[in-house]
Amino acid sequence: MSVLDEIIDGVRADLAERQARVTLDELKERAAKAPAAKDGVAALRGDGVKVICEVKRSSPSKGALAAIADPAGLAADYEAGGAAVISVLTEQRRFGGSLADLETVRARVDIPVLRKDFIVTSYQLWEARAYGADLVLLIVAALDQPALESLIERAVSIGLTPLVEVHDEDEVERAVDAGAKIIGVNARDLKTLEVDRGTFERVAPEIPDRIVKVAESGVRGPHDLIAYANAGADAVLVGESLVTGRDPKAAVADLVAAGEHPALRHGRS
Ligand SMILES: O=P(O)(O)OC[C@@H](O)[C@@H](O)c1c[nH]c2ccccc12
Repeated sequence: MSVLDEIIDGVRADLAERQARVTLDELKERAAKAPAAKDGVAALRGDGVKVICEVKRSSPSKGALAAIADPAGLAADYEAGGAAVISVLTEQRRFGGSLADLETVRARVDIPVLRKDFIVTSYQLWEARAYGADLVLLIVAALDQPALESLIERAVSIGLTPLVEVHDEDEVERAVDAGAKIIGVNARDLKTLEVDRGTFERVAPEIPDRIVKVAESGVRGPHDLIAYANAGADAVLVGESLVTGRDPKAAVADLVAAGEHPALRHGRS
């Protein structure tokens, strides 16, 4: 069994427990009262390389990264540093996240918020919207094609923008066929947890120009952002280096400044 399969088993068990407590109708009522969803595609387009900053306490590969007693305060620092989007891990067992983290972050920042989890049913999309998310991660490797297509369609109908995650060329084709408008290339293989920073450069040429391209994982600082940008990234998604650093706001500002440098070959504006 791969790491991804193990994570999803845990996600399904936790999900069953929440579904027994909160009905879909209750979630839908809560979603109806949530502030209108912000446009995730617009937030990631435009001049310069956009920076998506992640609230992440731990990971299956590294274990505990940071306690993050105040996730909303961290998100506010990210926003003040110039982040375009905040990513909030809500998976509990391996990443130490929760829907409460999503809710508190949403209440603090004005920029779009991404629910980062292992989404396998539309119930989780309703949860995302009910707790204030604007974008949701959908991982191609975790879904068969009919499930991927229906979750993208459902997410859009709820007002959510899907960020569709791939790791190789075949998954790009599946994401494009399913109607993705934003594709994230994860440098980390979720089946083995290994990071290969060359993944984006290899896979990105298969992504059509009209689709927003996000390079995920392994960004240690401006140098890695510049490499991803030169390979065609419109945005980067950064977690570990921000939560383990001393000054997240300054670290984000450095990334944003690097991404705005005029010498950067940046595909789209
Ligand atoms: O901490 P890093 O190496 O900066 O990576 C962030 C993000 O890309 C990573 O957390 C991630 C990418 N895809 C995921 C899917 C599920 C959980 C986590 C992830």
